[in-house]
Amino acid sequence: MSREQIAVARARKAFQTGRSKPLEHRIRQLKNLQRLFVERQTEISDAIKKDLNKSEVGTQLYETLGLEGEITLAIKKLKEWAAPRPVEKNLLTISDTVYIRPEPLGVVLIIGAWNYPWAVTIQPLIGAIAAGNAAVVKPSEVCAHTAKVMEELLPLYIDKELYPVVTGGVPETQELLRQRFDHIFYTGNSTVGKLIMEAAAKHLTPVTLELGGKSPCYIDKNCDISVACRRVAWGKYTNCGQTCIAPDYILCEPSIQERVIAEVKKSIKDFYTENPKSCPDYGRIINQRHFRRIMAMTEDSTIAVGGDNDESECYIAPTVLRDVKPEAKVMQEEIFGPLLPILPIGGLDEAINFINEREKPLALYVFTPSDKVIKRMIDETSSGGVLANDCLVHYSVSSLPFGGVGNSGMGCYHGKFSFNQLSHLRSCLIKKLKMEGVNSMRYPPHTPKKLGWARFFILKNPDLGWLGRMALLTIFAVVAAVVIQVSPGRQEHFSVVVLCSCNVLNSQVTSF
Ligand SMILES: NC(=O)c1ccc[n+]([C@@H]2O[C@H](COP(=O)([O-])OP(=O)(O)OC[C@H]3O[C@@H](n4cnc5c(N)ncnc54)[C@H](O)[C@@H]3O)[C@@H](O)[C@H]2O)c1
Ligand SMILES: CCCCCCCC=O
Repeated sequence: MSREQIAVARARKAFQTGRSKPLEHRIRQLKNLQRLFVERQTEISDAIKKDLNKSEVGTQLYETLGLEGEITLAIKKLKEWAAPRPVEKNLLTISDTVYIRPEPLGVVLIIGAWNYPWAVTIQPLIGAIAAGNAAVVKPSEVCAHTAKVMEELLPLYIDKELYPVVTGGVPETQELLRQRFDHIFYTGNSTVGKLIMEAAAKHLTPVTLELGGKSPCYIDKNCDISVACRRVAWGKYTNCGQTCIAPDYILCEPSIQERVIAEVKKSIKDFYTENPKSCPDYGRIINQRHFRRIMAMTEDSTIAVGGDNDESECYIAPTVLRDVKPEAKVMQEEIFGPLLPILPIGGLDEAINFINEREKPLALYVFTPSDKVIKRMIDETSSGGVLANDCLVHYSVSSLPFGGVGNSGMGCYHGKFSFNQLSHLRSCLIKKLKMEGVNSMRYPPHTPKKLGWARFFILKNPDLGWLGRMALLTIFAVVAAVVIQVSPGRQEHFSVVVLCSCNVLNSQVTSF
């Protein structure tokens, strides 16, 4: 058996013991994971410094703080999330117990990406643990130092059979993908996303695909350009542009292009000094392959700001490109680097058309003081998330589902959405063996009269107030009395009337 097969088989066996399911177990594991981030911050930061030149503060701010927040939330809310969820009933099921029961899926495969290697690998793991699953964790090999630290540290804190770490590159991931999982949670580029989905299809395994793409940013000429550019510069140059939701390019009217360039330039200097290369808050491109890929994108565009680079250090300065054409190299794929192209366009209508002619983005940004412009941008486009007058911060809101749409991904997570995404929401209906007369309307022989009753029970769902319910109840009581007098022995009719009465009394969302 391969190392990958062994890890999956062990995780499956551990899951089958049932020990991942009790809430006390889940909470204990989450608390242990939280302890890891308190006790091992130095090892985590040192490794990320080597991989991406992130500072220790930057690592906490953009990676582990969010994870600690998600763990705290999951611990606090787990009982509520995992509890059976009563649902509204129709007239036919009014006397039944009807609810949704969140259940673990089984063994989840988590494949992480390298750009925020802890955030995008451990955040799904938090959801997997909270939902009561086992999970095989595959960190990105591209962040070699971090993958090693994750492989060393996780088994010291959480159940190593239920949540094993498997390191390795493409062959190891492919070997993992040949195994049977109950869910695959992948973060990375869309090309590999398609391979993941193909492999998952062989076992009919559901997938969450957290992908990327080009996230547009429209700047309205009437907005405070200085503030807008400061926020865009932060969103773009954080982690050297290697952020899935970084504003990929700017769309703005030609009349404000020069001001946008000047203001972004000013923010670059404010954030990273005159010499970003020696600034501890400015990162590096992950490797030389990506360095060359990004630099090649500048070839047919005009550099307005930055452009300095050093391949030996994987350094590319924060860069702005002016008067970029839609056909330019930089516009053909997600940049995932510190280049900020500006595309002059004729205004909001053109911006909306430009966005809609392309793949649905992971994030969409609009900077404007006008509620009308914001509303139009939201109404007339589609994207995983949309932000007005800021960048990136939606990622930190646990009550918002984070994920893409179309080419930018499928499924979503964060907070309760992670729990739901990695749970099976099982439909439960518990009926008593009484009231059989009511069921006669669905049993053969089928008659138009029975159909009439069925139509009433299924289609009528009156939303009455308390007074309305009492009034209707009185009517049903009178009808019941008449029915019993006129046709004694017609149990079918009587049951229908009784059921109607029950429904009238309970016609609100029913309790569990
Ligand atoms: N939506 C999100 O939350 C999110 C977060 C981070 C990154 N991203 C996106 O991820 C992309 C960057 O990541 P990446 O793809 O360069 O990361 P990557 O190269 O680390 O690949 C991601 C994972 O896929 C595996 N992999 C790579 N090639 C494979 C193959 N042929 N078969 C099977 N597995 C394979 C890797 O081992 C790795 O674990 C960007 O597009 C970015 O926007 C999205
Ligand atoms: C506010 C920080 C955003 C971090 C986004 C990380 C996930 C995508 O690359």
